[in-house]
Order: sequence, then structure tokens, then C-alpha cells
Amino acid sequence: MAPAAAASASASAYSRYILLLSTSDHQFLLLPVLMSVVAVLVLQLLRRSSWMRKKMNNSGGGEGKGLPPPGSVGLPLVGETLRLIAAYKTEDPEPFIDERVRRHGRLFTTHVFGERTVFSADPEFNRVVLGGEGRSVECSYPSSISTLLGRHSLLLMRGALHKRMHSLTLTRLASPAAIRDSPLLFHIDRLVQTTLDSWAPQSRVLLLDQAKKITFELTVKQLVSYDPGEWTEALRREYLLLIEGFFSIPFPSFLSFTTYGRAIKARRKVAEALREVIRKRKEEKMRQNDDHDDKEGQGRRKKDMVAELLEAEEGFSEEEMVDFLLALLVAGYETTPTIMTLAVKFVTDNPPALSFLAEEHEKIRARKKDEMEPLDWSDYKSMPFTQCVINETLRVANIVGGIFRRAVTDLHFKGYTIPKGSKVFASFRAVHLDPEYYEEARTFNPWRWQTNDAVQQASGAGLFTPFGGGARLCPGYELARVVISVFLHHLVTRFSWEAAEDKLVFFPTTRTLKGYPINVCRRRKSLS
Ligand code: HEM
Repeated sequence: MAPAAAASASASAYSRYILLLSTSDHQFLLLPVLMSVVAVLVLQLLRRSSWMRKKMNNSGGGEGKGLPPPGSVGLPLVGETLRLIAAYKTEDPEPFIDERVRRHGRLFTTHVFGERTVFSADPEFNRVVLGGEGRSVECSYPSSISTLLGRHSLLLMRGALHKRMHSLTLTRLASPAAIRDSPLLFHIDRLVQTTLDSWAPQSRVLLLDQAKKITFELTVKQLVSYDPGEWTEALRREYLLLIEGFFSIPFPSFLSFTTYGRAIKARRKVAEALREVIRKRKEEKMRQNDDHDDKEGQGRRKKDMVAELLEAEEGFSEEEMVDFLLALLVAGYETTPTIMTLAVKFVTDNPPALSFLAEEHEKIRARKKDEMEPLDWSDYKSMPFTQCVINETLRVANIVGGIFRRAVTDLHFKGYTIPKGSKVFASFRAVHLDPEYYEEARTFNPWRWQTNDAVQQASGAGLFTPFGGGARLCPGYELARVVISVFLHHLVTRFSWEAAEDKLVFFPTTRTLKGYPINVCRRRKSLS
């Protein structure tokens, strides 16, 4: 989630503030609100005149200089935020973008979440934005979000350190080679099976909760090598409070009774727990270093993220390590489980896709010696239709709908000039659901990914970017696929289910309203 949650969370915090202002029992706020409206109007007039000056200067300028993209900035203060929220709270938010693309083209100006924003539904422009990280654009988060993430988190790092830590995360934690050559796939398989075995033979489960539990336990294992147990559960309880903070109004943190205040307190506790682990591991490492002949001890050394950080030549401080680990814990939490859940929802709603999927996994199971045998890398590589289901879920659900960036130079594109300092939103969703690029774009059709190289071609053209791209390409992209695949494997080979009534919404994040309750019926059990 991190980026997704962080982006949509900052959006959400602002929108809640706006919604609060618009309720009638807050008349005592009327005067300050009126004064702010007047101030904002004056500011907008001033800004407009500075844009006009820029326009005039540009009109005589060289090639590539031009006006900012056309559009509408809506109401003072709120801009088009309320319209956007209203659209994204429904099952069909597309008209919000369709309407503006029809009126202004794929690059348009709007005003959302407190700021004039250039909105891109253009795959070419999105490629420019993704590729321009650190040169023409950079990501920026509000301070309330940065405080929760920690200033040394990967999401907030820049420059050479970001490059180094991004590559470390990718190669050590989540690259195909890291997964293939380590016991990670075994751990994933075991965690999924243990969770599924904990379901009563006939029961109702909230699929999203179960998926979140699996991904949290897996990430803890990868970061600090702890197996599920009391420590992990206690950490998860604090962590859930922390996550809520991303979606709350950032009241001053000393107001500890507010959601944001509680989140800050929970962050301190999570950080303290991680700091303690780091200290213990430092002591262990020192003991092992003192005893050069302790071959057994060296063999016991853990190969997790803490080990990587302790061995890094940069010599990270405890605070840096804590921030880095904590943000990784946040990163996969909303995204992977939501895609796990929605993949199940979409195939449940599409019986031919479900039976195709089940057939693929039954074939894999049939090759196994016994029910308990975990999946291996070659099994994972023989799930072509599962990958189609995952791609199509990513395309249709768009858990990370797009990315916010700030232009650090003037951007010139198709005759427009986007002035330095502008906020830009590269919408992946708009491209993924554009009928110009996808046949029957708004229909779930996993078979569209069956042709050779369909993913590579679409990604290369900027038409399929669920994991972003460029320097900030999601380092968890393969890990997420593996976890979702293993989960689908065990679910479809061991259970049948019926889904209860639920509804898909897209604000403040993409999710089903009730967490997708399903009534499951066990067909067989693997672990005893
Ligand atoms: C289906 C699951 C996932 C999706 C759709 C997803 C999507 C994304 C996207 C679009 C970005 C780019 C954000 C930007 O450019 O601002 C990103 C970044 C990131 N993702 Fe993921 N992600 C997923 C799972 C994971 C997992 C499992 C991890 C854990 C390792 C992870 C860790 C991160 C990190 C650390 C970043 C920040 C990278 C940076 O700023 O350098 N993600 N993710």
C-alpha cells in the first residue's frame, strides 16, 4: 500500500476535513470558513494572474512552450474534490474521468485535495512522469503522512541513497531470483496453508482480513525472521492503529484521543518493538564476530532485512533502520491482500474463469506426492491462467489508481507547458480502463492476457502500469504475484464457497465495503 495508501490517505484526510465542514452542525465554523473562502478567492485571482503572466511570456517563447492543459478548477477551496469523492464512492467512478477527457482531452487541469492538479489519462505522459523521477518530477507527501512513514522510509528517500536502498529491497526481498533461491516460497506456502487450515470446515470468513493476516505475517518473517505468535499479534494490533492514521484527519498529534493521535502513539510502539529487535541482533552479531571459530553460529545467522541493514556498508543508525523496516511493513499491507480478495471476487462473479483457474491448479496438485507438499518455483511458473487473472484484477481494480508527483522543472508535452511546482497526477486507472487501448475495457476478461507478450507489450507502451515504473517501480511486484498465486492455489483446490452480498468501492481505497465475506466449505485439508 504505502504509496497507494499514502497518496489516497492524504487525499482521504483532506476530503474528510471538507466533508466535516459541509455538515450543518458545524455552523460555528462558518466565519472562519467564509474568511478562508475569501482568502482562497484572492489567492486564486493572484495565482491566475501569475499564470496569465506566464502564458504571455510563453506565447512569445520557443518551441514546446505553451499553455497549461485546459480544464476546470471547480469551486473555491474544495475544487472538484467532492465530485471526485462522490464518483469514487460508487461502483462506477469512470464518468468523472470520461467526462473531463471528452471535454478537454487526456491531459486536463483540475483542482483536487487542496491543490490545482494536472490530471493525466495519457499513457505517453504517464511514461514521462514515471521516467522523470528525480529529474523533472519528484514525489511529495504531506507532512502528516511523512511523520507516520518516517523520514528514512524508502518512499521518502531521494537520490543515490534511494537508488541503493530500492535495489537492496528488490534484490534481497522480492526479486524473482530472491524468491526462487530462498526458502521464501516455502514460508508463503506454509503461512497460507496454516491460515486456511484454521477455518472451520463450514464457516463464514472475511476474506480481506484473512489475506491481510497472511501478508502481515509474511512481511514480519521477511524483515525480522519472527514466526506468527504473540509478538507478531501484538505488533499487528498496534500496526492496525497506525494504518488508520493514514486515513484520518491529521489533528495535532498531542491530541492522543483522535485517530491520528492514536496512530502516532502506535507508531512509537511499533518503532520501539523494531528497535528492540535491532538491538538484540546487533548484540548477537557482535558475539558471533568475536567468536570467529563459531562456524555453527555463523550458519545460524538470519538472512532477513535486519541482517542486510546491519551488514550494509553505510552503517545505518537505529532510527534509519526502524523507519526503513516500518515503511516496508506498511507497503504491502493494503495492496496485496486487496488484490488477493478481488481476484477471488472477480472469478466468483465469472464462473468460466473460476473453473479454468481451478482446473489449472488441480493439475498442479495432481503432480504432487501428497496433500501437504508445498508449491515450488516450477509450480509457480506453470500457472499461466492464474497470471492472467492477476493481471486482469490489477487492471480492473487498480488498487494504486495513479501517482502524485510535483514538477521540479517546467514540463513540455504535446504543446502544453506544465509550470514548475505544479502537482501532477498520472492516472493508471484512466489508461487501464480506456476503450481506446483495451477492447471492452470495463469488463473483467482474464483471457485478454493469454497472447504471448501481452503484458510486456502493454507495459512497454505505458498501457499497463499497476506497479508504477521508473526509479520507483514497486520492488514488491513479483512477491505480490507469488503470494496471490499461492493463495489462489490453496483456496481453489481445497474449498468451495459462496459469496455474500458486498459492494466494490474506490474511495478512500479500492476495496469491498464488507471485506468480502464468503461461506466456505472445505473439500480437503492439507496440514494436520
Ligand atoms: C498488488 C500489490 C502491489 C501493488 C499494486 C503495488 C503498487 C505499487 C506502485 C504503483 C508503486 C509506485 C508508487 C510511486 O511511484 O509513487 C509502489 C511502490 C512501492 N511498493 Fe508496491 N505494490 C504492491 C505490493 C507491494 C509489496 C508486497 C511490497 C513489499 C515489499 C511493496 C513495496 C513497495 C515499496 C517499498 C514502494 C516504494 C518504492 C520507492 O518509492 O522506491 N509493494 N507499489
